[in-house]
Amino acid sequence: MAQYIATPSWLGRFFTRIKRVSIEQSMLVIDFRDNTKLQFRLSEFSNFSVLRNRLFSAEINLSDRNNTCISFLNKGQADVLSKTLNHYFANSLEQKINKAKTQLKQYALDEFLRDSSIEILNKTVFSLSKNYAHNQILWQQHLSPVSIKFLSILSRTPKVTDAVAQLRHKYEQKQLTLRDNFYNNVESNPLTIEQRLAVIRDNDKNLVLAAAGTGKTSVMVAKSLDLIDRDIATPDQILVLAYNKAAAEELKERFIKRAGQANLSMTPPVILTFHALGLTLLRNAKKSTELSVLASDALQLKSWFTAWLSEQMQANSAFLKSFVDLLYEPVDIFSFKNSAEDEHYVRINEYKSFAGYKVKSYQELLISNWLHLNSVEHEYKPAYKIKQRVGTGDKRLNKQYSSFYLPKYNIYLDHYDIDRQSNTPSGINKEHYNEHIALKRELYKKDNTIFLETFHFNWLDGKLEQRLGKFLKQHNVALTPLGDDKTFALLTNSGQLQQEAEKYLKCLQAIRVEQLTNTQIKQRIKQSGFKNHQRYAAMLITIHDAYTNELSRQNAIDFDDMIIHATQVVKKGEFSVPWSHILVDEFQDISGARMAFLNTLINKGTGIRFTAVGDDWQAIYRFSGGNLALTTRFEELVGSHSLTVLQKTFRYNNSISDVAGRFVMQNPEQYKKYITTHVQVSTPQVILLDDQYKGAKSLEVKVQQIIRTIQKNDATASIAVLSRYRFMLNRVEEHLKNKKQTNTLHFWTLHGAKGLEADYGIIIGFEQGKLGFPSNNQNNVLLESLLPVQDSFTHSEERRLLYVGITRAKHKTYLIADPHACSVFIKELVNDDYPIEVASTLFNLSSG
Ligand SMILES: Nc1ncnc2c1ncn2[C@@H]1O[C@H](COP(=O)(O)OP(=O)(O)OP(=O)(O)O)[C@@H](O)[C@H]1O
Repeated sequence: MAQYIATPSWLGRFFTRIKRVSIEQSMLVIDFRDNTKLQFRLSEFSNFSVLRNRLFSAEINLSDRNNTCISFLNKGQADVLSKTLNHYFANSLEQKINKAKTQLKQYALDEFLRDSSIEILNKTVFSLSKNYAHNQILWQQHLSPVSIKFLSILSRTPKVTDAVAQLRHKYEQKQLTLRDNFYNNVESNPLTIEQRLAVIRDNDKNLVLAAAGTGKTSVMVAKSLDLIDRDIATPDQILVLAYNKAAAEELKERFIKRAGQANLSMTPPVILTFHALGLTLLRNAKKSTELSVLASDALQLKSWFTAWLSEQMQANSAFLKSFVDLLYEPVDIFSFKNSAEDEHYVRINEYKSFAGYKVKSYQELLISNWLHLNSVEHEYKPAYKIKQRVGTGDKRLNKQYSSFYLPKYNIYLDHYDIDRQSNTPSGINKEHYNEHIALKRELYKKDNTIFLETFHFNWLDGKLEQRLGKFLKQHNVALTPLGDDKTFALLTNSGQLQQEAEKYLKCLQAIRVEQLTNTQIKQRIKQSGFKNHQRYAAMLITIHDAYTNELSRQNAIDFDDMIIHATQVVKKGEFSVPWSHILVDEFQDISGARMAFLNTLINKGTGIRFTAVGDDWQAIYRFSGGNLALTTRFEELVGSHSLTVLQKTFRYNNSISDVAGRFVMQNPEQYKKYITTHVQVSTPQVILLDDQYKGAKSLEVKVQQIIRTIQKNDATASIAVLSRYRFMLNRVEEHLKNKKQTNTLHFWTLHGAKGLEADYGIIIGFEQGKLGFPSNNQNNVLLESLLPVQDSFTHSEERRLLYVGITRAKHKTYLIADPHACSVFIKELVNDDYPIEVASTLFNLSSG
């Protein structure tokens, strides 16, 4: 039934088609004289209507989308109609404001405002305040003072991002006050403000970025206890993921202890490693959880793989050929940008050919091996036996070496690093090199010596071996292929089979841990720029298939499967995710597969809040899939989040912090952090010593001396000896075996020291070279292409490793290095005036 009818004024009869305007139920209806009508739902109005009185009539301006204006209405009727409309609108607005208040309380005052709630508040709260800001006077006329107060407070912060920040800040301040007592007592020491904020912030995604010793573990424990104590989550709704078993145990122990001390009787949350979580899910879904011996025993894996390789090589000629062809990664010396790269290449590559020669380049290796595989006896770099030298007096001719010499045939082979235009790579002087070529040619010709020249571009064209074959056949050199059996025996006896097996196993591990598909394997290897990348990819795919077939045959899984299969279980909905909160420790070392697992859990769960705790300065596990980019590019790769940085460290003093922090921040890719320390000292506590004793190198004695010095001042202090490689620690440990000791001694590799601490640290092993620190034992390009992408800063991961090492000690860190051959890290510390104590004049002498 129509109510509140307004009709046109007498004037309106001439100027409007409207017959009448009325409110019917929750609609405003305009009837026209031609029997058509317009209808508006009252709830659609976003503002009050405005009545305007004209001379003989009135008009009502509506706030629909088109700002419809109804003119020429009877004044009295229009007044009643407009008031009624506004009464309706005021009522609905008051309802909306009440809903906004409830939602604001629910999503921003009673809990930390989450990114996913902003969308909800945008519709109900922030849009209202925006609307109010545009129509303040009108709204103030019609709405209750309480609502107006609410809206005016809201509208003071017009930008949503500012409003969100303010609401979050308000919530944090409130909790800091309310929970002060709890935060004072939940850990053995009161939590710092940063730690409290890391506990309070409960966004959908949270990143807690810390430095060593800033209390990451304290935060994980306190956060879980806080959630439980505030009834935000029950213990079984909180999942805490630790990096390894030991860390999970430590977390559990700390949780129980802390809960006890804070007088909270509660069971711990679910604290697991990623693998244990995977296993739990697989068991739950009744999937196979039998762990293969290939996963639990590295020796078994190696022996299975070597046996498989041997079988393939013996049964399949093509496979054997491929294996041989791929023994060494192709290197194009023309791709080096400078002579340093060239020198580096020469230094790190030791090419030993089948014939037992240590050859200088990859292409020489190819030639020597080809000769050997064709049973051609050859010498490497023989001095050229010059027939006509006597009497020439030309001294330049004294030192001529050829690449190879075939004694049986008196033939010389020379391989030259030049392109078609006689250009040389960046490390070789073009003029000298070409002069040298010309000279040799002249000499050979004078002597009527048979010689063959091969060039870099022959290799580039894939015609090196063809050229050799053609020439040698022309000169009746017998080419007798060695045969598969002998080739296989050669590989086995030379140890190359074992060596390659290790290389391929590392690649297999990289493929498994990153869950690479065949296409990804091909793509990644292609990016390595290898000439024969397809063949490497094919080899690795064959190996990967063989490995997974073997696991299936055993009806067993490996550690990577625990993650991969569990991800599938969650994806398929075979597990219903019970957690409201997931906390992950050591996030800087998380792999792509683990992140995919987490994302699946988050997506399949309801409203899960995820907290990652990590330190980008301590990312040291790239070789087992650790993908630091997930931390440094968290926003882009993981999602929008709340960031809390823990910058106060409790373990060590400002001296250790200054040295370690400056050292790690040399890499511009690392986050900048401004670390403060609980303990302040005024003298350097990082001390550099040489490894000399009575004029000779004697590392073990030096360590012993330091231990004795520490012991004199602090007889019960714990001391950690740290090294890049275990074998050096073993030597020191052996040396100290029967010496009297009051201190607790630890022997940790730098990788193994993650998360550990001691009163004093002694770092050894700052050598140069393959087993040095930084290690020059770089991954081969093949493995490198399969591992997660890393930043381009030189030695970036090794640099972080030293950061981890220096920050293990509470009081002092000693660095022992060979002053005559010290590593670039020590040179940097000395030459760049780091605030360390250089307790040996030998470094000052040799540092230049
Ligand atoms: N608020 C605090 N006040 C005093 N001591 C604290 C505080 N928070 C943590 N600690 C102490 O600092 C030390 C380091 O804490 P924790 O082991 O949690 O650090 P971490 O960040 O995990 O270190 P790392 O990264 O080196 O493994 C511990 O002995 C811990 O008890």
